[in-house]
Amino acid sequence: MHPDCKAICEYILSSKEIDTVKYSKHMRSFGEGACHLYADSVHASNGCVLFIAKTLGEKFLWVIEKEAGADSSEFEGRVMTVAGRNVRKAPLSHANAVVIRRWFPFARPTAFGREGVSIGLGDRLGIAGPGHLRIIRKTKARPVLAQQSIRELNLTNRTYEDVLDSATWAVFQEGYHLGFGADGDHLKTAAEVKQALDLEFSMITLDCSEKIDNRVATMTKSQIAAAYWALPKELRDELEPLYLDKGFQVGGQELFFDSTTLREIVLIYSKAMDFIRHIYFDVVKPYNREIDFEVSIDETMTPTTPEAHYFVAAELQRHGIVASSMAPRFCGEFQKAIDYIGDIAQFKREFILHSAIADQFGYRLSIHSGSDKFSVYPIIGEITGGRVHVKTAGTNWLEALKVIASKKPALFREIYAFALEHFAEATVYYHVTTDLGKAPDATVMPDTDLKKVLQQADGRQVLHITYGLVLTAKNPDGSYRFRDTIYKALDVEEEAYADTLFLHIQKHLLKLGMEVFRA
Ligand SMILES: O=C(O)[C@@H](O)[C@@H](O)[C@H](O)C(=O)CO
Repeated sequence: MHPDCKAICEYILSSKEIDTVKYSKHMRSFGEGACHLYADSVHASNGCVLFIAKTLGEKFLWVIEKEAGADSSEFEGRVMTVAGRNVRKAPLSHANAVVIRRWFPFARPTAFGREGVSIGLGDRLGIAGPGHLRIIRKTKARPVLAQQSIRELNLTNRTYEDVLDSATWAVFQEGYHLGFGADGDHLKTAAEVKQALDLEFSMITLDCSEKIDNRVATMTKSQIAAAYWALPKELRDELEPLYLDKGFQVGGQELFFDSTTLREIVLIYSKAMDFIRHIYFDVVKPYNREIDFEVSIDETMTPTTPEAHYFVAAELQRHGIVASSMAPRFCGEFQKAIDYIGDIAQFKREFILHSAIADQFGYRLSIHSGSDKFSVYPIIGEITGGRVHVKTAGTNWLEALKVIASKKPALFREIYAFALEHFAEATVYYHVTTDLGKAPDATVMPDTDLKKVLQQADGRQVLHITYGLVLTAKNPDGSYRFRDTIYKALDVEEEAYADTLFLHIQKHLLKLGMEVFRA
């Protein structure tokens, strides 16, 4: 064992009240500085003391069998002896994360329900957790740390096991005991939903986009009428007495369903409603535990009208489906990595109505592609009164690149050149209106200006949506072209990365109107 690690173990063994051991810094170095203890990671369970330390550049979980009869053999890893005690040096592996979740309930995902502010912090690299938690714990927001869509998993070659394990290690390292969520984001099939729930994910975001029939937008009135009459008679007979020529009061306004409105909505959403019912009753309910069920109708070609939102909400309620949140598509554009595009006054007018519908039916609105939408955050915070879920993802990838731009400029230049070259391939997955002609030319910039690429909308989007191509690019010999170097650089700069995330997510929360506590 490295003498510095021995020094940490001896120090931990000599501390009487480990729960009160507090340091001003997140990492504390020992001996010659080859070993660093994550100060908030010290925990006790089953007669053992556990903590995370970085030894010669690599993080391990250390498990000291402190009390008589203590047994750490559930963990995989090599056993050594310090001061007559068994000490296990355990890798941060999936098997060990499973044991941590068994020993420590706070390391398991938890559902957040229909109240309060929660924030999705989709972490494409799996190393943003500590920075996210350091700001989250200073607010009343609850973090959905493990949040990835199947699209993101496929683009980064990651698994849900890995996504959840990263969150587990982050809460353990940071000593965050207030609960985190795990969101199987944008799931489109029963098999995907089961995959996430089998791993004890606490939230399902059911993406109904493939069941929403947008053809109506391009049909004539008579085509719409013909398509409507072709629907099963039982369906029409069921819905018409409920909605046809009826008005519903929401937020001081009336939503009226004349025949045109009802026909269009039924044609657009009836398959989606069947799909939601199937997934909820046949897949989600049988797990018989608290699960946040989010209905996502946002990835469509046209904004969700208030009438359509009301119809979906009323149908969910009629069928006994309890959604914790719903993501309509709002007017304007929520493109990745940049601020809101659109008429802010119109957004506010319509958002008031969407929010009133959500309030009336008891769920929270969910704001997708919520990263960096600073101009509408104050409206979202004010109108929802702090009952909202906001999803961010990928903005932490850009913060990672910001760190790389300042610490490893040559690497940043290579990544940016690659991203520009492969940008078109990435637009298959994401809708953006990037103008490559406006993206900054890094070749003429001094190193000290490279961060400006990340301050310009087109440059941000180029780097944002190409994350999968960058992270999976290979050299001719089969090794990763950037992936390992990116992880290495961010590992060395982990405190700088945590600091930049702290500030960036703090900005999001402040714009939402949240209080950030000082202590
Ligand atoms: O990129 C993805 O696939 C996801 O992160 C998003 O679509 C996600 O639902 C989101 O909106 C996060 O901002």
